[in-house]
Order: sequence, then structure tokens, then C-alpha cells
Amino acid sequence: ALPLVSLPCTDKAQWPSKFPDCDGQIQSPINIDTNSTIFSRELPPVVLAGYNLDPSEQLDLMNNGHTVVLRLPGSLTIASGYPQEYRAMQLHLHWGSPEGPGSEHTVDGRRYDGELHMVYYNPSYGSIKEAMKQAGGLAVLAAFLQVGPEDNVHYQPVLEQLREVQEEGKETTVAGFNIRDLLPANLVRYYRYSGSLTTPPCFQTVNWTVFNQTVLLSKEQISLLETTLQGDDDKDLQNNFRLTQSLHGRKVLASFQ
Ligand SMILES: NS(=O)(=O)c1c(F)c(F)c(SCCc2ccc(C(=O)O)cc2)c(F)c1NC1CCCCCCC1
Ligand SMILES: [Zn+2]
Repeated sequence: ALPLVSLPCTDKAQWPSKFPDCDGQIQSPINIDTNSTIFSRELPPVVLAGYNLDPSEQLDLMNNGHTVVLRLPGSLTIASGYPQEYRAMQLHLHWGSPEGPGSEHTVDGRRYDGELHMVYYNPSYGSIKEAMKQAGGLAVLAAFLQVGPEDNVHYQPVLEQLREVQEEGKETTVAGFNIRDLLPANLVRYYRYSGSLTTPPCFQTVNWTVFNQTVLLSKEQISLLETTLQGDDDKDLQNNFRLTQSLHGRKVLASFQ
């Protein structure tokens, strides 16, 4: 994981004082008002390469106190869908609690049960640290998690390890599997907008893709996510989503009509 700074994740009101970008006008997440999105023919299907990881590859899974992070090899790339190539860094999840849903983005005011974020950086900026500060330096592929009728077997490699990283700071490893299977089947229909990291330092350098098709997990799987992890001082790690931010005039594009 990236030991950036010790983050005052709890008190979001304090964020801007220590991390001025958090007060910026290009912040994420946002509510996607489907009546105001603009159809763009320029948005090709997202094409991914290198996602089918061999089981001999061990991936770090960590509870960093704010979410559960699976570190990804840079060999996973977004081969098309963006003007430049992006390399994977990590994926993590956002969720709610047994009392309510926890996606970060909302669609027409609807909050989904959870949200998957796959985070990438633009290698042309040399290092991750440098890319984070450059416009378009980062890309996040986001997919909504929704309760469906049966277990999603593709999420089991991560969910069955949650107990191993119950406490903040705990790490374990997960054998390689096909990371592509964590995303929706349809990578053709998505929303695209310019935004930020949804946590300090809130850098406004993220090219966001939010897929239209959701990922279905069983109620038990969503519940496991909501009730297993602990954050700061052993409190339940729940509702780790930031409230939606103003668009300040930004347009949200859609790859579909
Ligand atoms: N939605 S998001 O992508 O903005 C996001 C969150 F909302 C997140 F909440 C997080 S986790 C909180 C930030 C954090 C805390 C501790 C550590 C550590 O101990 O290593 C690392 C990071 C989190 F890690 C991320 N993504 C990270 C943002 C921080 C660093 C930039 C590159 C990786 C993406
Ligand atoms: Zn996130």
C-alpha cells in the first residue's frame, strides 16, 4: 500500500485544512443525473489486458483502516477507452452497513449497496507519485455492487480473506485469479467525467469511468463486507463513502444513449 500520510479519514470536515484540494471544484464522487448526461460517440468500449492472473501470483490484500485494498501488478492495463494507456495500481471497495447502502457515486439520487474502484496511473508521468499530481494522471474504473439472487463466485477470493485482515493494518495474500471477473460483463456502457480521489489528498487528477451495468453479489456477501472489517480503534469499518460533491458546471458524458 502507499504510505502517503496519516489521514484524518474520520473527520471529513477537517480534510480541506490539511488537504486543500479537498475543497476544490473538481471533486468526486458525484450524483449522475441521467437526464443531464451527454452522449458521446468518442467513448469506445473499455478494453482490458493482462487480467487473468496465474494462481502462482500472490497479491497483497490489506485493511488500511479505510477500506480493503488488493494491490494489482502494473501488467494489468486499460488498453483502450482512454486516449492514453493506464497501468493498474490497486483495487478497493466502498460499502455501507446493515442499516443502509454505501456506494460513493449515486445515479439519479440512488445509492447502490457498494462500489468497486480499480485505480490506475498514467505511466508516461514516470512514477505513481508524479502521475497523481498531473491532470489525467490517474484513472478509476468504478462498478456498483448490488444485492442479487446468488453468490458471485468471482468475489470469493477476496471476501473469504476478509477475516484474515479484520483489524486495521492487517495484511494477507490472495492467489492470482481473473481480475476481469470483478467488473460487469458489459464494459461498453459507461459514464465518464473528470474528478478526484474521494479521500485525502483529493487530487483532482482522476479520469472517472462509472459502468452502467452493476455487479451482483449475494446478500450474504454484501453483509460479510459490511460486518467483518474494523477501522481506527477497532470500530466497525462501515459507510466508508464520501458524500457526493457539486459538479460546479462539469459535464458527465455517456458512451450510450
Ligand atoms: N476512492 S479512492 O480511490 O480515492 C480511495 C479511497 F477513497 C480510500 F478511502 C482509500 S484508503 C484511504 C487512503 C489511504 C489510507 C491509508 C493508506 C496506507 O496506509 O497505505 C493508503 C491510502 C484509497 F486508498 C483510495 N485510493 C487510493 C487513494 C490514495 C493514494 C492514491 C493512489 C491509490 C488510490
Ligand atoms: Zn475508492
